Amino acid sequence: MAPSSNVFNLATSSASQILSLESIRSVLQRLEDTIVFQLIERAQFARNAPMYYPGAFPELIEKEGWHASWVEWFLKETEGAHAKCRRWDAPDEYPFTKPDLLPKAILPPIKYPKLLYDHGINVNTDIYTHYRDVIVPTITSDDDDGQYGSSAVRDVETLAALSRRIHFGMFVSESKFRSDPQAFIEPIRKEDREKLEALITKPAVEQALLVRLREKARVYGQDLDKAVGSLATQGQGATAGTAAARPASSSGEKHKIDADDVVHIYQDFVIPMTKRVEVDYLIKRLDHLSPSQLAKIEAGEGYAEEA
Ligand SMILES: O=C(O)C(=O)C[C@]1(C(=O)O)C=C[C@@H](O)C=C1
Repeated sequence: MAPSSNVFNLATSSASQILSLESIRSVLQRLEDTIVFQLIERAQFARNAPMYYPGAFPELIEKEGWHASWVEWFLKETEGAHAKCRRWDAPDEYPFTKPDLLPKAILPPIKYPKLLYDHGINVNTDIYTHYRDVIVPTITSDDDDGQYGSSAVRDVETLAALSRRIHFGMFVSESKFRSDPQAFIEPIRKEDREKLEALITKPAVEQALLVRLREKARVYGQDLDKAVGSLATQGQGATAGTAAARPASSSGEKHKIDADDVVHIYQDFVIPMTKRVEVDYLIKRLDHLSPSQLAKIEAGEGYAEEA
């Protein structure tokens, strides 16, 4: 049977469908799967620290004139191909590469419904730094296995999934603003970020997410060869840092990734960054209302789209 149609289609759904908190949260939930799988993919390789040092690959300087790191070069190459397919025109996609280094789209632009104001928010520099300095060292062995191509492919995919997830915070805050705009007016006028953060924080949603995430990391990270005894790993010569060499958990099961690590990545970084993006977006929200929209909100009549 064909899967049911995806309500969250940015090009074909209406703004109200897209901005329903329920459909946004279902996308965030699906992105949990993507992120867990990508982290597992990256964790099978060693840290490969030189990939992140500017100038560590003389070939890149000689052949490509590229002085930044291997991973940043690979991001530029990948994101360049995706730019030609107009990926970065979509309101939920943000490149890590500076726009002036990316080519133009080949196809004419898609007309997206007006969902967000022109915000200019892009926190990918912070995502990249945290990924390189905290996430990669957490999920990999402190080794170098020379797998610079395979590791960079996983880095680019994991970074893109993290970025999409975190920038989705803007859809969340637009949705929350539209459903109760009056509550946001005063803290926005006072630029009270703490109050705004308190308004958008939903502890029960976060708790449920972390429980679900732990279970996903545990289940997706299972080594199912265990079911057929040790036959599958016999004679394969697992090296330090590979999934097969990851220490067994207290239950004796081997895992491709530690579920606690995945939970920490969300708890300490993904959720706080999403909230930062939500607040960054809200803080300028009133500047993008017309006088009549503002007057209606102040009169308790709610948010209305301009014709
Ligand atoms: O679902 C929401 O309401 C969100 O704002 C997203 C999110 C998250 O990052 O998952 C962030 C803040 C809330 O406390 C709950 C969850």
